[in-house]
Amino acid sequence: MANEELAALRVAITETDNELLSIIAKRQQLTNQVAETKIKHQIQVRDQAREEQLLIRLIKKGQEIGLDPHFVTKLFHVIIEDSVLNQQSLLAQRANPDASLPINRVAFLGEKGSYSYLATQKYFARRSGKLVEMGCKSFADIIATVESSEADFAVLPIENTSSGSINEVYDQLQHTRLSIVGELTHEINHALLVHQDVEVGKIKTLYAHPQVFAQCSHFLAELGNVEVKPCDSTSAAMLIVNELKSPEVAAIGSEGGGKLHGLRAIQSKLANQKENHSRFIVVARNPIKVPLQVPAKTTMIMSTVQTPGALVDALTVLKENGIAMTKLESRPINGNPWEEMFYVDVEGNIEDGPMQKALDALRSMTRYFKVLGCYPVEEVSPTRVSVASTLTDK
Ligand SMILES: C=C(O[C@@H]1C=C(C(=O)O)C=C[C@H]1O)C(=O)O
Repeated sequence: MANEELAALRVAITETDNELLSIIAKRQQLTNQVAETKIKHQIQVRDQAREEQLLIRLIKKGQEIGLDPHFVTKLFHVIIEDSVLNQQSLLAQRANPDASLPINRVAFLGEKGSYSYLATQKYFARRSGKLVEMGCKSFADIIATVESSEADFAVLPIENTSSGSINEVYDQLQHTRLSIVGELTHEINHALLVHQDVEVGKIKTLYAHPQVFAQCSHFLAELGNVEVKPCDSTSAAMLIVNELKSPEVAAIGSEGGGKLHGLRAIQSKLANQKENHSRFIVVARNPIKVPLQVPAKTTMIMSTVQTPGALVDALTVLKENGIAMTKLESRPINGNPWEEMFYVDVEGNIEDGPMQKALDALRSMTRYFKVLGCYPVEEVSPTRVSVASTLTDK
C-alpha cells in the first residue's frame, strides 16, 4: 500500500521534472534569441542590473508560493550562469565562422576518465560540432598533435588551486606557434578508487599522476607506508588498477572518471585544499576574434632587458592604461641560465584601444614579446542580492 502511494507520487514528480526541463529549454531558446538581438545591436552580453531586478522579483514571488529565498537565488544563479555562457559561446562562434567546425578533434592528456577528458567534455558541450577525443600521453604530444593538424584544439591544465602553476605546460607555451582561444575552470575532486571492497589501511600501492600526488600530499602523509607509482595521467592509473584487480592497489582520480573504468570511490575530497579547482586553457593553430560584448582575457609572454626595475616598468605600462593583471608567472628560459620568461594574464580585449597602446609600448621596451592569445572569460560571477532586504514581512 505504502509502495503504491509512493510509486504514484513518484510518477507525478517525474512528470513535473519533465515539465521543468521543457520550461528550462524554452528559457534557453529565449536567451539565445536575446543573444541574436545583442549581436545585431552590439549590446553587452552581461547585464547585471537586469539580473538583480529579476532575482529580487523572483525571490518575492517565490516567497508568496512558499519557496525558500536562498534556494530561489541559488537556482537562478545556476540558470543565469548557463544563459550567459551560452550567449558568450554563440557570439564567439558567430565572430569566428572559420573556427566553428562540424567536427572538433581535441587533444588532451590521458584517456576517457582523466580530468582533462572531463574538462574537454565540459568545454565542447556548449559548442556546436561533433567532438572527437584524441587522448595523448604527454603535454608535448598534445601540442605536436595540434601543430601537425592531426587535431584542431588542445585542452591543457595550466594551474591548480592546491599545487599552483603547471610548469610543464608553461614551458610548452614558450615554444609553440599555437594560440590560446579559450579557458575553463573545472572542479577537481580526488577520490581513492579501488576495484573491489578494500579497506584504506590495506592499500599497499597507489597509482596517480605526479600532479595529483602533489595536490594530495597531506592525505599521503597520513596514509604512511604506501608505495606511490607515478602514471602519465589519472586515467592511465585507473586502467592499471582495473587490470590488476588486487585488493592492495588503488588509484587517485575523479569518481566519475573511475566509474568509466569500473572503479569505486571509497574516500573523496583528498586534496590539501578543500576548494580544489584547475584552470584549463584551450589552444588552436589560429587566434580567434573575441567580440567586444564579451568579457575577454589576454595572455602574453615577455622577457625584459636585464636592468634593475625592467619588470616594474613593464607592469607600470599596464597600470597606466587601466589594465588589470590577473596572473604573473615566471619560468626559466631554456639555454639562457638565470633569465626569465614572464607570463602575464590581463583582463581585456586585444582590440581595445588602451590594450593596443599597452601592447605597443611593451613590444618596444622588452627583449622578447608575444601575445599568446585573447579569449572569452569563462567565469560568470553571480549577481548578489541581499535576500533579507528583498523579503516582505510575513
Ligand atoms: C538574457 C539576457 O542576458 C543575460 C542573462 C540573463 C538571464 O539569463 O536572465 C539576464 C541578463 C544578462 O546578464 C538578457 O540580457 O536579458
